[in-house]
Amino acid sequence: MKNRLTLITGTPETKETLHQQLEDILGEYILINSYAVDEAIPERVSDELVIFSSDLIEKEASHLVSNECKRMTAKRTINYQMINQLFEINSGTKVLCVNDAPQMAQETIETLEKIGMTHLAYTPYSPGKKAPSHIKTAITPGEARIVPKSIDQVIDIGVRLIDITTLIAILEHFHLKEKLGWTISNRYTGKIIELSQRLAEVNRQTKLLNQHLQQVVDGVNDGVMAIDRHQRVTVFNPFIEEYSGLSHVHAIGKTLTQLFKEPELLSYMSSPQDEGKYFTMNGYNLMVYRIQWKESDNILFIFKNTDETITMEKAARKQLMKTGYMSKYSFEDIIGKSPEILHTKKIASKLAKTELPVLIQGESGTGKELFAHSIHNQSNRVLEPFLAVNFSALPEDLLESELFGYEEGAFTGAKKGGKKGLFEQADGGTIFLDEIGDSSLKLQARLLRVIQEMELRKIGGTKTIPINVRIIAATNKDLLELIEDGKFREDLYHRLKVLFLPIPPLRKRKIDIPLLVEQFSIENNIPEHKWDHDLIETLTHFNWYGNIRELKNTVSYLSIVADGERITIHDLPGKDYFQTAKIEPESIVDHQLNTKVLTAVKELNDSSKNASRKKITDILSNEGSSLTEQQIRRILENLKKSGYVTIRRGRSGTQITREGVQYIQSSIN
Ligand SMILES: Nc1ncnc2c1ncn2[C@@H]1O[C@H](COP(=O)(O)OP(=O)(O)OP(=O)(O)O)[C@@H](O)[C@H]1O
Repeated sequence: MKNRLTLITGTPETKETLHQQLEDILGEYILINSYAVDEAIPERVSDELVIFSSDLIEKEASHLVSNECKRMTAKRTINYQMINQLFEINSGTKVLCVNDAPQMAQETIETLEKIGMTHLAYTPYSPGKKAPSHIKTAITPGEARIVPKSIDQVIDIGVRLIDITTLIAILEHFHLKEKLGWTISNRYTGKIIELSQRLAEVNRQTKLLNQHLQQVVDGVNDGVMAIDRHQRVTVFNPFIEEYSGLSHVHAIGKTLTQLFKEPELLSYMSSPQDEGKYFTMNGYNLMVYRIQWKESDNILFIFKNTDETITMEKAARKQLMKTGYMSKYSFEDIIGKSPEILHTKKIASKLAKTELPVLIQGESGTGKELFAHSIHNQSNRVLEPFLAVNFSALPEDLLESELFGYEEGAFTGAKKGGKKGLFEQADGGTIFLDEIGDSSLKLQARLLRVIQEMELRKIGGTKTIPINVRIIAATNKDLLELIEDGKFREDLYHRLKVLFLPIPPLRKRKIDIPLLVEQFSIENNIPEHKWDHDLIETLTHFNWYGNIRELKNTVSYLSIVADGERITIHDLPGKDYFQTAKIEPESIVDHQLNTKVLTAVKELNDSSKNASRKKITDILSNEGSSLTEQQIRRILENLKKSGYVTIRRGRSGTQITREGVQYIQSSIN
């Protein structure tokens, strides 16, 4: 007669699995009956040996088992074949370990840890307990139905199996150990060896990865430190060793308060921060950043040496300098203490911080290019290229290919392989369009398209290339006048003049002249004592229609020609050397128009009426002349420049001056 054994489990699932396990191993020699407490159990179980699947089940079903039976509570272990899935979970992940009773959940965790599954952070869970909402992965040995709803990923490692010691105890009970023990334990250890090999491989991989990460962290040019959820240091690279004066051997495993004494630094490191903060540590100027990830309790600190950052920026600028595409001046190079120049510099440095186009307007030699460089220098694009193109210096076709580039074979003489245009080369940086008033209408149309679309097509090309360039344009011409004359596109004007920077002429800020002379003397190696006081006075009162460039050239001239002890007014070049006020010779037509407009202004002034452009237009049209209001505006502007009228806003409007009255009288005579 065959030996008999009864297995009693809690759920039918456990019954199925354990029955199958026993059947596979012992079925040939032992008849196995199985019951689940959750299903029906006979009133009296009287097989020779009764195996309970756990202590709990033993307590629950013990009264149903006859006293003559031998009882055994199975020791259970993880089903090794199902364990592979756990290796897929990232190391350090928090997981819920779900089982139907607190003790069972705890037991499962202990078993998992015992077999080496220590890469996960387990929290026990059984029904009736509140599941922590931040844990999104659950592991359960066959109890998936009781996993809480807050879990996103359930890993069922299957019903725990009866372990080898219990199997051997069963064999012993039926005196089968001699016969079967060897085969069974072999089969069993085979599985364990397979698992340990797998674990060893995973450990080896983890070790390699850690080594690699350590090399990466050590190679980073900043101080890197990390702490774990217990606030203990886990990473401490060589740079932070240098800044803090602590060795990593000493630092690893310590808390922040054990390592750092500075209260402000400790308080910064202990609370969530959006921005970095500046600290000095052992003479190092450091910017400290705190980085914390939502899903992890680890916190990373980066310590950046600000002195090195500045050195790196300098190196980057050096590289740019080599390419020649770099801004050479900054606001400090713009000399002057007059309220006019200080105000202009203040406005310009505000404009620098935006990404918008700027139009700089000023007479020739006032320093427009200097301002363009300085704006780029103070912008966020400072480490990117700055390219300047002068529209008065090159012929139209050449300008077009310089600006937009061309494809190979676009025209005869085109370089092999084509050419990148300045817009493309300035990508990420700034392009300075100098003397934009001198650009042709054809070029303006093309420029407008590029500025509007922020993409360009090379000459002879079909592809559009996106560009990211800030535009600064400069002009010494009155673009509005050019628009009226049909020489400049109004739409382009509005695109360029999003921000506007007028530069005052030197004659409007004469107190800057001695300072500029001093600077240019240094540049020309003229010792200060050589300057005659009267000469400085003369230079300061001169009108300098050629502005700073003219003053600079004059100082250079003096440095060469003056060979006496002192430089005096006698060393100055003749009158023809200097630029004069720009009063264009008046044509007969202009003279007639000027006289007409001045007469109308006088008539309105004499009758105490407001001499507005509209009233002047009306008077002239009554006299049969067909001038538009725009044309009258221009004539009035010229008359103002020549000192024949003054123009004020509001009620006083345009007033004829004494010189204006003389002008009318001279034309009558
Ligand atoms: N405030 C200043 N301080 C020192 N140097 C200046 C200043 N303004 C202009 N300069 C010098 O004067 C010269 C002319 O300046 P810049 O070329 O910038 O003038 P610009 O207005 O662009 O002239 P243009 O309209 O003729 O192109 C340059 O050598 C510049 O370095």
